Parts: sequence; structure tokens; C-alpha cells
Amino acid sequence: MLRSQTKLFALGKRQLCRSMSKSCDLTLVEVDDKTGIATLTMNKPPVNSCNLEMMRALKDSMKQIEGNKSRGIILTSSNNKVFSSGLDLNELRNPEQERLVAFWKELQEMWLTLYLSNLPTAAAINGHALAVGCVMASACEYRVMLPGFTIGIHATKFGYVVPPFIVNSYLSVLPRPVVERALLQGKIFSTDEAQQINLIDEVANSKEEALSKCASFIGSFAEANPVARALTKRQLRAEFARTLLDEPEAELKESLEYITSPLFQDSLDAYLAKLKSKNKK
Ligand SMILES: CCCC/C=C\CC(=O)SCCNC(=O)CCNC(=O)[C@H](O)C(C)(C)COP(=O)(O)OP(=O)(O)OC[C@H]1O[C@@H](n2cnc3c(N)ncnc32)[C@H](O)[C@@H]1OP(=O)(O)O
Repeated sequence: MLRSQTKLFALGKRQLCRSMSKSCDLTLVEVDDKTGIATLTMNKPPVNSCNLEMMRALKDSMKQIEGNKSRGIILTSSNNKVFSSGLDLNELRNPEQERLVAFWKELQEMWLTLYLSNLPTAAAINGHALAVGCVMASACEYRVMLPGFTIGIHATKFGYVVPPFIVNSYLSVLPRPVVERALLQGKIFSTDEAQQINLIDEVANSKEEALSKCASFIGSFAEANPVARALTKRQLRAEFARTLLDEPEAELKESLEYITSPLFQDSLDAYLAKLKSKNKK
């Protein structure tokens, strides 16, 4: 570990996750030695769907970056077509109770860790960002997206009632009437549409440019005291995180009841069949 770090230092980069536990394969963390900014890359083929292990890896990586005194986090994907396809739908289909509880708790914790991170956060959206993929991008403070992709929370299209903390993730980025219409329609936005409504902040023509724009955003806090910045951010965001901070068990119970209901399971079956049949044509 030490030797590979030293070598990467010589190249101007520190790579934190090289020889650690298996979960590190799902995420890659690289810290730029000059800027101190960490790039957290989602790396779960084929489409960065978030199963239990992926969300745990994301949460652990974010905590590791915070503990390492980095200056900011850029979230991106190793797949140049898909940023993230959201929750792994297989985790929701006919779930085993114990795993579903662990899965949902991990979603809550992963979201809280990202949404309330002490560090400046930015998403370099280098592919489609659907459902929880969009939620993760929205939980960041800044979003730069490549053209020709899509982003949005289309949960109502497959029978999912969107929980309050996910609504709040959107509400911290978009005005309420826009959130209401987008969630009720299950609207998926193109990059251009997302820029028009300010769901994303900038468009970049390559992943490198997106990473560079995210780094500039993070650099814009150079003059801010990190502790004052972090506490002010927490104060501003605490209201939207309230349900999960104060009553995670209540949110968990409600979500589990809904996920295991025949209404949702039937919708999910039909949605998954449609998704699979696309690849058989
Ligand atoms: C907290 C609850 C409220 C918030 C709302 C919802 C929670 C969620 O996040 S649910 C997840 C919803 N996500 C989706 O509906 C995305 C569906 N996927 C796609 O639209 C496409 O796969 C995508 C545009 C992302 C990429 O397209 P392609 O590059 O053409 O890939 P494929 O479609 O061929 O996919 C490859 C392979 O992966 C399977 N897949 C895709 N997404 C998921 C997923 N979310 N969970 C599980 N599996 C997924 C897809 O079926 C293909 O499988 P095979 O056919 O077996 O190869």
C-alpha cells in the first residue's frame, strides 16, 4: 500500500483505494496531489446500479475522503455512457426481508453522507443519471453534464411513490412547481432541458472538461473557512434531511411496506420485463 502510494505521489496523484477491501473495486478514489480534490468514480459494470454493496462502497469512500482532509469530492463514473442507472431493481424485486432492511438503511446513510458532506461536492455527469443516479447528482452542490444524455427521477413510471427525502433532494436544486410536475410525470430530461431548468449548472464537451469545471467550482471555496463553510452547509441542508436524521426508522418502515406491496411488485415486474425485452429485440 505504502509503496504504491509513494509511486502515485511521484506522478502527482494519490490513489487511496488501490489495495484495500473488495468493496473498493466498486468505487475508485483518486486524490489530486496539487489541488487536494478527490475524484470518486463509480465502477460497477454494466450500468452502476446501486445494490447494497455499491451504496456501502460509496458511503465508505466518502467517509474515507473526508477523513483524509481532501478539499472536495467530484462524483463521476468509469462508464462513459451511464453515470448511474439508480437503485439495483433486483434488490427491490421479491426481496428477502433482512437484506431489504440493510439495503434501505444503506440508501439512507449513503444519501445523508453525500447530502451533508462537510466538503464541497460536485458531480461530473458523464452519462445517463436515472432515478437514484439523479438523486446522487442532485445531492451534490454542483453538476456538470455531457451532452446527449438523460437525467431525472421517473419513479412514478414504475409504480414507486417517491419518499420525502428524495423529493427534498430535488427541492434543494429546483423550484417547487418544477419538482412537482417532474416527479408526477416521471420526467426524464435531456442535457439541454436539464440546463434550461437549472437541474444542472453547466454542460461540458468531454469528461476531462467536466472534471475541470467541477474542480473550478470546488476551488471557488478557497477563501472560505472550511469549518464555517461545513457548518453553514449543514444548517442550510438540515431541514431537508430532517426526516432521515430524526426518524430513519419511520421512513424505513414506510418504504419497506410499500416495496413489498403487491401494487409495487406487480409494477416492477412489468417494468423489468420491458427493460429486459429491449435487449432481446
Ligand atoms: C428511493 C426511491 C425513489 C427514487 C426512485 C427510484 C429508485 C431507483 O433508483 S429504481 C432504478 C430505476 N432505474 C431505471 O429504471 C434505469 C433502467 N435502465 C435504463 O434505462 C438503461 O439500462 C440505461 C439507460 C441506464 C443504460 O442503457 P444501456 O447502456 O442500453 O444498458 P442496458 O439497458 O442494456 O442495461 C444493461 C443491463 O443492466 C440492466 N439494468 C439496467 N438498469 C438496471 C437497474 N437499475 N437495476 C438492475 N438492472 C439494471 C439491464 O436490464 C441490462 O441487463 P441485461 O439485459 O441482463 O443485460
